[in-house]
Order: sequence, then C-alpha cells, then structure tokens
Amino acid sequence: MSTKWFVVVNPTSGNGISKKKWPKIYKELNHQNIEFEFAFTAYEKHSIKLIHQAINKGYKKLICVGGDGTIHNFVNAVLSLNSKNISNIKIGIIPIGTGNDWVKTYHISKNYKEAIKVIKAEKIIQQDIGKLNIKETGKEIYFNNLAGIGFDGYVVNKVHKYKHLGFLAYLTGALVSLTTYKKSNLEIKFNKTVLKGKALALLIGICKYSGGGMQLTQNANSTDGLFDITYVKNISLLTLLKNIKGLFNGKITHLKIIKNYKSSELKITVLDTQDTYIQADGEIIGSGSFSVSIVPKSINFIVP
Ligand SMILES: Nc1ncnc2c1ncn2[C@@H]1O[C@H](COP(=O)(O)OP(=O)(O)OP(=O)(O)O)[C@@H](O)[C@H]1O
Repeated sequence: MSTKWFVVVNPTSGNGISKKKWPKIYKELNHQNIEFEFAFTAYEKHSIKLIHQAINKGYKKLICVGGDGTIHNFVNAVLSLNSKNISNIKIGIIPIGTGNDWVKTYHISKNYKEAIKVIKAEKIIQQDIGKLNIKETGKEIYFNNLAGIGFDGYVVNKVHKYKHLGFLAYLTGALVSLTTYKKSNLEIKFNKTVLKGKALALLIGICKYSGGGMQLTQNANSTDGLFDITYVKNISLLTLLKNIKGLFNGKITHLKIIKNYKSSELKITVLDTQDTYIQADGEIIGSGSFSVSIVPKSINFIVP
C-alpha cells in the first residue's frame, strides 16, 4: 500500500487554467511536503482509467485537480470498482473548474495553497452518493452533487458554448434556452407520490450548489441519506428574470410553482418519444427513463 498521494490533473478544466496553474500547484505540493505521483488526463473520462490504475497499484489517497466533471469521474472510478476496500480511499480536491459547484458546499477554497492545506489535514466527510440507472442502456452512473432531467439537461448540453463566461455560463445557458425548450411528459414516482404530466425540470440534489453557484434545492444535506428534490412544472422567462437573485440565494425554491420533496429513491419515466437529456454533476450522461437511489456515506472526501 502506498502512503503517497496520486494526483490527476484535467488540463482542460476551467478553460485550460488547470494546465497553466499546474507548475505552481506542483511546487506548492512539494513545499507542503506532500509526497505524490501525478498524471494528466489525455481525453474525456481518462481520469477513470488513471484512478483504477492508481488504486490497483495500492494508492489510497487521491487528489483531483479540475472541476465538477473531474470530481464526478473520480467518484465513478472509485465506486465502479465495487470493492470492499473503497472505504480506505480518500479524495482531496484542488478546484479548478468553470462552475466549481461541489466545493462550495464545503467551503473548499479556490486558492490552491489553501486547498492543499486542507488536503494535508486529511479531515474526512463520508458523503452520500446518488446511483442512477438508465433504463434503455442499463448504464449505471454515480453522482456526488446533483442530477437532473428536462430543462436542466438541455441547458448543460448547451453550456459548453458559454464556458468562456465562467460561472455565468450556466445562467446564460438557462436564459437563452427557456424559450426554445420543449417540455417532456414525465412520470415521477417516489415514496407514495406520483407526479405526472408535462414538466420543465426535475432536480435531484445531494449538495447545495449547481449551475455556477445556484441553490436550486431546499435544505440540501449531503449526509442525511436523502435526495433533495425540486420539481418545476413550468416557469416563465419573466418570473425567472424577476427571481435571478433567488436562483443564487435559494429563495427561488420557495415560489409556489416550485415543489420540494425528499426521498432516498425515485423512478422517472419519460412518457413521450422526444430525447430528454439527463445530466449528472454537469455532465450529460444519457436520456430517457431512469431510476435513482442513494448510497449513504459511500465516498470519503477531504474537507476543511
Ligand atoms: N484531456 C482531456 N481532453 C478533453 N476533455 C477532457 C480531458 N480530460 C478530462 N476531460 C473532460 O473535461 C470535462 C470537463 O471537466 P471539468 O468539469 O473538470 O471542468 P469544467 O467543465 O471547466 O468545470 P465545471 O464542471 O466545474 O464547470 C469532463 O467531462 C472530462 O471528462
């Protein structure tokens, strides 16, 4: 077993800032006496392979240099191993992304020197993770922040065009998309509730922030074994514009037209034939009907 850290750097995250900042991060890791090996990802999802190789070599301590998509890939790499030993694995984050939403819940600093200090202290939180199963393909995906179907997926699909706008990329994507998005006919079942009909979006949250700092679920708690669910049948562009502040401070979830629920499991059926995209942690993972369940306290993240 290695006591060294294994660092994976996504050089494309944060519009390429990761690559530019790496020499400084490398120096600081050494300066803070962190013993490590590192690798750059060379293509999408490469981090999954790199993490599997590192774990097979005996690494237990992992560092992610990247944004929400890279953290998402780390989580999928660890949980797809289905090994009993994953309880020994720790993930630390040096956040360099566009949205950087997951780190906001835990107040992990975007200053790499501060983020490395946090990693060095190795304080752990065992966080709940969502397990999502797409019906048509049988694909299994894990998510650590928030998943959504409908408008949410549609926006994520468009957002790459606006990534140069930084955290405003998601807001811009949402405003531009609201008038063109065609609502899907969904059936959403959880506990004893059934929501059926045309709906704009369903958000299934674990942590607090998404879409570049927005708070779209109420009372999110990352360790309570429950998803924080937001269901939006419809919202007009005017209402959205009037409530832009509410998107970021969470007050939007108090509007009457927005429903909030909690559950540890959901089943979502798309009742019409149009492609309805599913996003998980800001990554498009597929489309159509799916089920989700929570895997309580299944990943060890290093937090302040
Ligand atoms: N070498 C690479 N070339 C192209 N894509 C890559 C490479 N390495 C990783 N990726 C992909 O880059 C995507 C985006 O990464 P990430 O989410 O970390 O950055 P971001 O989009 O800038 O940040 P955020 O998600 O916080 O907005 C991920 O889907 C990942 O699979």
